Amino acid sequence: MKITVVGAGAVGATCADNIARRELAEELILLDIKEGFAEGKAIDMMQTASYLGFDTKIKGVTNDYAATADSEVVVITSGLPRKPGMTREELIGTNAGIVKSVTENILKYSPNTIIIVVSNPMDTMNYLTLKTSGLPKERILGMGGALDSARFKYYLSQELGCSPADLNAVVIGGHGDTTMIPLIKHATWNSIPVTKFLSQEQQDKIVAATMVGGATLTKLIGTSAWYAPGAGTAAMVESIVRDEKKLISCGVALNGEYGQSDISLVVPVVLGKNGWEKIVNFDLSEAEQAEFNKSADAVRNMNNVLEL
Ligand SMILES: NC(=O)C1=CN([C@@H]2O[C@H](COP(=O)(O)OP(=O)(O)OC[C@H]3O[C@@H](n4cnc5c(N)ncnc54)[C@H](O)[C@@H]3O)[C@@H](O)[C@H]2O)C=CC1
Ligand SMILES: O=C([O-])CC(=O)C(=O)O
Repeated sequence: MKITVVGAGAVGATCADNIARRELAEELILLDIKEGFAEGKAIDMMQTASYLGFDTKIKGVTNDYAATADSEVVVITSGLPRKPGMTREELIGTNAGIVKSVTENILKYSPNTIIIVVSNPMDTMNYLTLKTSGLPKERILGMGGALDSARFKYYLSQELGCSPADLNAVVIGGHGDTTMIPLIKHATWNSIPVTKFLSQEQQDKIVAATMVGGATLTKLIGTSAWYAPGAGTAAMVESIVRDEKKLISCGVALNGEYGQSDISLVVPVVLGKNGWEKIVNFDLSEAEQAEFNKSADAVRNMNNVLEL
């Protein structure tokens, strides 16, 4: 198994670290445009192998796409992160060009790969990849729901005083401060609806905190988060390469599902060796479907900015 991570910055390096620790690949290529940067990070990670006991061979390269040839999965994290006070959408001007050129270069050497897009604004960057790569839609996934669902579980666990591992909680919609939809009415604590234990005020607080989870961390850190984004992306990679069939919220092309078409939005999908294998329908309430449609309108407005 060969995996490539493009972008050796905060998220890309953390994702690579998670992939190596779990030995999801024999060969892991880390690629960055900044001279020597990916090489340095790869050597640093390889020097943890004797302590962590992994066998994955990590190699860093500067813009050398030939080294990525025949990758089965490629994660794209290249691009600018936001600064405090910015929205993810404001990154579109720079990141669209980066994601498009990276995708073209990757496909020259791995024409049948599975691509996971992390760069923001993720919903629109994933749509761009869907429109320009020519890959089957099942082989293109956006990472956002995996992270937002983990944040949702974190905030629920804080309020309930429970382990996040005992929670089932899902975020759908867009990966934006105002477009994500934490489905609190569907969330359970070991099969019991969480709403049974939480006042309306607590529920509203958890949903609001989840939606601005990324902005909160950006304000605290000065740039956006990387530990949970790296771990969430690696969980998607793991379900694909081990064919685990995990149900994870991902950005995928909708073709009538959830009432939307010609758009990438976050919905629960089964992840296996062929990419996303099935979209699972949630039977949304009327109010939830209205929120989903509103998120779709906002994401579509961003998509319209792209020069396709
Ligand atoms: N979808 C999600 O849930 C999340 C998305 N993000 C997004 O991921 C992206 C990366 O974030 P960070 O790692 O924190 O940023 P970073 O600045 O630490 O790393 C980005 C890396 O991309 C590299 N790069 C830029 N242009 C490139 C190109 N053409 N080819 C190869 N490499 C290139 C840069 O040299 C840099 O090392 C941002 O757009 C951020 O908004 C971050 C967290 C979560
Ligand atoms: O907040 C950001 O800009 C980065 C991101 O997508 C997240 O951490 O959710």
